[in-house]
Amino acid sequence: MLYSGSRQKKVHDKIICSCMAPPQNLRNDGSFATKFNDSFKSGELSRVREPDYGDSDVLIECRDVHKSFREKHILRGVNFKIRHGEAVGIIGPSGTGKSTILKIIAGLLTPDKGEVYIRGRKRAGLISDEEISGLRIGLVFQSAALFDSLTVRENVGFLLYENSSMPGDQISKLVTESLAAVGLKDVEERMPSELSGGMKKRVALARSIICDTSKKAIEPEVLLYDEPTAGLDPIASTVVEDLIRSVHMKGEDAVGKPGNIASYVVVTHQHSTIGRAVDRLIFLHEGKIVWEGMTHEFTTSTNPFVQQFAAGSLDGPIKY
Ligand SMILES: Nc1ncnc2c1ncn2[C@@H]1O[C@H](COP(=O)(O)OP(=O)(O)OP(=O)(O)O)[C@@H](O)[C@H]1O
Repeated sequence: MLYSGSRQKKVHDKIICSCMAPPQNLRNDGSFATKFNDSFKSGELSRVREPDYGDSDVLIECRDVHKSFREKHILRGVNFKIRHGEAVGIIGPSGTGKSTILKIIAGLLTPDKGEVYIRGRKRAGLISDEEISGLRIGLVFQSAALFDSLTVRENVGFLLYENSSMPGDQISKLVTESLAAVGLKDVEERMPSELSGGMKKRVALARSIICDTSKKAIEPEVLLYDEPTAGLDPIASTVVEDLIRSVHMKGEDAVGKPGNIASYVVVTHQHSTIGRAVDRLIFLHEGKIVWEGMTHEFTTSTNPFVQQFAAGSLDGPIKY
């Protein structure tokens, strides 16, 4: 999704700046994984899949989310929770509503029916309609969505230049640090058109992890990645997958600074990204969740949707 001119800036500003509520720590044992039953059938999930402990670590919840575009009913009652510390993948065939659900979570689209809760507070509408404090939500677009007319430095530091009271040289330093965290150096003065696809994705990642260090408390963030490795060669994909992990892992970024990425959600078609970058999977088909499970269950699942998808087979319940 691309925006142009001031609209582009305004929307980007809203996305990255969104949503805040105090962070909750992981459980004492450091785990967050809910046990999932591999034999769910479509429509049964919300009935059988209640965690056996509290929901105090739930950062985002989608409850019975529906969305249509004209006569096309895309999302048909999507229910899931993203907990603090989780690395979640959303997979499924093309056109099934994966990007749409990310945009709804980010507040770029409103559901026609159902609710999105951010730290337990119901989102009333689009991001611009409200201020929720305690959680930032960043969306890293499939296309990287850099501003073509701005340098890499201006792109990465965009929010801080626009919104913070930090002096320019301090922002510049943070930009350089953010770029270093994604393995880029000496690219600050380049224009996006001078970067490869993989570099653009890394710049977009740097832009999503930069934060205003002049604030007393740095809020945690949930990052939403829309196909972060699409179009990349296998090695560049591995670099991006590991970066996604590293900015989140143990609350530290790739250069060892305290990180603030509490959880992330990745929409992907790439097997390598499924295997390397996420721990839990949500399978969306025709606007409904038809399977959830841990990543290691993906290849052994007997769910026909998963089996067909994993094998890339033409035979099965998914029709093209
Ligand atoms: N703003 C919009 N207006 C009209 N139709 C839309 C809009 N956004 C998405 N759609 C339609 O909704 C459907 C789901 O789109 P979405 O991008 O969410 O799918 P997806 O699962 O992410 O697909 P892919 O894996 O191919 O990226 C598609 O048929 C798409 O054409």
